[in-house]
Amino acid sequence: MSEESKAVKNQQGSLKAENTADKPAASANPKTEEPVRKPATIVCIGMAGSGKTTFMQRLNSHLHAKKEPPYVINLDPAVMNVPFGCNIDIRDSINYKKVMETYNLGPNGAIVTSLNLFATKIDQVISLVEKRSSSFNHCIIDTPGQIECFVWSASGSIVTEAFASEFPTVIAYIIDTPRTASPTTFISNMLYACSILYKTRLPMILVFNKTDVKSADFAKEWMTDFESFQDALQRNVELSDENSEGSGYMASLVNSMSLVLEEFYSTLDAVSCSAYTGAGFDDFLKAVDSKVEEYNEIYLAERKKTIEERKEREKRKKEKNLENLMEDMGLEDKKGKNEETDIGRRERVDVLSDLSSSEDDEDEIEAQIKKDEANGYEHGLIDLDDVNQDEEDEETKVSAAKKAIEERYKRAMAKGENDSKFAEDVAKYIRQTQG
Ligand SMILES: Nc1nc2c(ncn2[C@@H]2O[C@H](COP(=O)(O)OP(=O)(O)OP(=O)(O)O)[C@@H](O)[C@H]2O)c(=O)[nH]1
Repeated sequence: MSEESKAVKNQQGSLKAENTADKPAASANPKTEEPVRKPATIVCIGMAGSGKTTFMQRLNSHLHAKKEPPYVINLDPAVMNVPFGCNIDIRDSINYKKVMETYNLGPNGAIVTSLNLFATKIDQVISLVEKRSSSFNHCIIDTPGQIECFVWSASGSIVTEAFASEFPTVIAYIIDTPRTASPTTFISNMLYACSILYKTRLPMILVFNKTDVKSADFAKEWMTDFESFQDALQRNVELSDENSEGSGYMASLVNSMSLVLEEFYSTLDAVSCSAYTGAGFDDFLKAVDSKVEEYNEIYLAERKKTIEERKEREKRKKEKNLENLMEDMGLEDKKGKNEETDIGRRERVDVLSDLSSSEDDEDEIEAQIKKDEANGYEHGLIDLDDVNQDEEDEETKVSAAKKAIEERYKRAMAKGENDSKFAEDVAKYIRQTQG
């Protein structure tokens, strides 16, 4: 870990100590049975250059000024300079340049791989945050500028899922307001935000940043008044020539999209702020509080349901695996096996009766037997009664063996469930989502 980062840690440690002294602890008081207050996690996501890092820096200093220092995490492995003190920095654990060299990757591949490597340790990250959770109200997380590296990678989902299952988690989608002023870029941005909302299934706040350059009033109006958006689109069409973005096909697409997105806007909070001037940050914190409530009321219940369903699915899958294992080991139901053998036997009998129908063939077989015996091979007749007796004995042995294996398998699953489940889930998830 760099000296700078150590110094920041010490500084933040003392700040936290101060903070803890004059603030009530967040954990539940067993006597009063107050609910446990958990710090809100804010994950900052946004297109490259939208101002995530500057926003994080401003939010950090804003919260420090309010004497509520946050817990800060940087998940951008490729960033050269982080202009704020971090409690956890992915760069302390993973050297992005080394990942590029070692795995012969390009910049984006290396970001995804670094995040994947980091995601394997997410349980440690969560336990570190949990340990300190009584001393802060907000945990803020910066993500890589290449939005898809985080949002659409397995590790991005693992990280957000891990936080969301422990803390009320909110997505802050940072938008570069001046670059969203045209109806088409506005709709593209909204569609991206929509896809993130459906991917993460977490409450989202739209943060119109850089309002010192351009006010976000136009965007808020477009989100609430469909006609004003249509007017803007119409103006855009009139100003544009045939081949531009405002031409026929694009205009009608954008129009339909805006209708589709109406429902989506209603689920969002939109705030305007400037990471430069610090304007709008109190509004942002209010929006976070309201989203935390929403998380507790709606998302938490849904998450619990999803977790229960997933557990049930896993249980069924395990039972199925157990059955498959038994089959693979030749310990499947005797009934099924007999049916299969019967089918096999019938077919063989048919073939034999075909053979025996011809006298020439019988002669040929006899000649073959004699020849084989002369060469030292022994032909024996199979007594079917013996076979049946053998099968019955085998059946008893098989059912005893099956029971023993089933027991052992269940015991092993129950034992291994707790210690290896997380690593197993992470590995499985990465394998599944990355094909
Ligand atoms: N005028 C103005 N500029 C801003 C504001 N916030 C950020 N910027 C500028 O926008 C540019 C990008 O800011 P960053 O914070 O690096 O953006 P980012 O989203 O973290 O960038 P990546 O992580 O590289 O994708 C920088 O030049 C910032 O100075 C703001 O509120 N107002």
